Amino acid sequence: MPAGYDDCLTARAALRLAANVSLLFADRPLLQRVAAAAAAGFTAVECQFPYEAPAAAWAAELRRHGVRLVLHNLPAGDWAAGERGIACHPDRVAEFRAGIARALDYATTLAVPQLNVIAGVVPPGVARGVALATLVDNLRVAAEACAAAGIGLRLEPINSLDIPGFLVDTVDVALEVLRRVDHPALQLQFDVYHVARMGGDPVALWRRHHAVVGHVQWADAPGRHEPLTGAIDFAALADAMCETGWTGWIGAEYLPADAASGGTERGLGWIERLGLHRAADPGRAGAGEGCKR
Ligand SMILES: O=C(O)C(=O)[C@@H](O)CO
Ligand SMILES: [Mg+2]
Repeated sequence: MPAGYDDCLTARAALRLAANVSLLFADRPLLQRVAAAAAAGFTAVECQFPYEAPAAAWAAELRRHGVRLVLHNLPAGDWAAGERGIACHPDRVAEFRAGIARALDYATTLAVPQLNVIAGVVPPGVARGVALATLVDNLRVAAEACAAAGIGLRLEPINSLDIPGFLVDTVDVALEVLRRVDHPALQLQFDVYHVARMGGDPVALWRRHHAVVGHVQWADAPGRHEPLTGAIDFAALADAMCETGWTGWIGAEYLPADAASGGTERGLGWIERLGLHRAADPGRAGAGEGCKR
């Protein structure tokens, strides 16, 4: 007998969510967002850049609230000044490589299982091929250092509508880089929002490439708000993830539609509407079960 709607919900319940505390709960200082995520029911968080607080302060806060930090980025240049990654910048190689050590210091202290690299915008006057070669060399070094620490490395395509000139703006470009680096520690960060903004079909691309995905993030498109506020079919995507046996993390990385105080909490209803859970509990039944609608 084919599985029905209830079976889909059972399978989806095994998907593991992490709250991205760079975008969620953003009406309070960064470290206090761990408590806010825990109060909202999350047991895992991710953070774009944890570096404004010492790793020891993060460790204390995570321990206090029983929360895991499951991903953060390598340093990516001067974000506040508008930089969006330096990994493809030929004149910033020393800075990128110093950032590997800094990120690994946080990740090892905080038992973070994976780090993400922001490739960057092709700098003016630099040929695209040179930027790509720089990125590949930097990723080889980063992947080797991460592997030695037992940590995974991720490369995230980011749409070039929001960040014009971003080098790795599609899954295809990211896959080309992965092939050239050819290191088992390096996998794709599949951010559903960026995929959709570049015109990709998230469900089709997931089915084609899930085997090389190490981390998922999502927001709806085009507004980058909560799932179920835009055009992406999150139910179909969640079911595709279940069918393909996805057991990794899904970072809820979106701009709450109601950004005013309490906006994050008020907007979390999509989790239950999709049959997901805020607390990550790998013991829940259903992981990897087939689900045909
Ligand atoms: O923008 C995203 O998407 C991210 O995941 C960030 O970490 C980088 O901007
Ligand atoms: Mg992302």
